[in-house]
Amino acid sequence: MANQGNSDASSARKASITHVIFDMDGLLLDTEIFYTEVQEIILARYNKTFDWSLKAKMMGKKAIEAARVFVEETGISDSLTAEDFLVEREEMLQKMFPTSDLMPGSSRLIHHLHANGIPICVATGTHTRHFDLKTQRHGELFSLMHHIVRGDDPEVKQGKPSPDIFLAAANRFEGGPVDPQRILVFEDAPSGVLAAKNAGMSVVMVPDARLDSSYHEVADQILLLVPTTVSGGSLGSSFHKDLS
Ligand SMILES: O=P(O)(O)OC[C@H](O)CO
Ligand SMILES: [Mg+2]
Repeated sequence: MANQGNSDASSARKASITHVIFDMDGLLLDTEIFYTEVQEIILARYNKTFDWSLKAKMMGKKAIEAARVFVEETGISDSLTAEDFLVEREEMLQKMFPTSDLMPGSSRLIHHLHANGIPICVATGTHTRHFDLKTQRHGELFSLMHHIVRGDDPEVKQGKPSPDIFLAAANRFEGGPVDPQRILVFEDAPSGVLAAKNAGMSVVMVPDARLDSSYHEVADQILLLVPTTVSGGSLGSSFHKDLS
């Protein structure tokens, strides 16, 4: 997979990048912590712990797809169905989402690209109702996006790692469809990185430090968040590991 990714990246590098697509949860917004917290709470009831190997398999996916992974991988599907899991976590998530913070550096990067006339958009697996809650405090930033594709969009038949959402995003740029080789995607999730590569695009992965580094191999470049304070970090030019 790594070779395939690097080979794609080599051909992608021959074409100039002209457009950028951003993932949202865990990339622009610090929302993955909410999912982690509620999943820890639910699993504690079954005397089980939530860990990052399971998190890695869930993040970035559509809600029902991630829910199926959760109940099956933890072995609780006889007690809790994927559908009931979604109902149970919903009340907690709805209180958390309006408090969503931006990830470090995301506002600066978006404003920089927008000010320089680079067409940018969002492709998020989250559905519209949750999207509205998460972005309540960030309307100005998201207004800079040319368009936003959400997980419940009719063109998104399958969630990440299917390329559907990134291809839909490429189609909607002005003068689209844009050649995938000219698109750079920013992603935090293994499923999202795979989706972008499956769409033929180049990907910068910004992984959580707790994610196993084997998931870095598919991405064209890794940007690591280096903490600058106890609670925060900075997404800056000095924090990268080029895999090419
Ligand atoms: O990472 P996103 O923005 O595609 O969102 C996916 C889910 O909502 C959260 O993992
Ligand atoms: Mg994400």
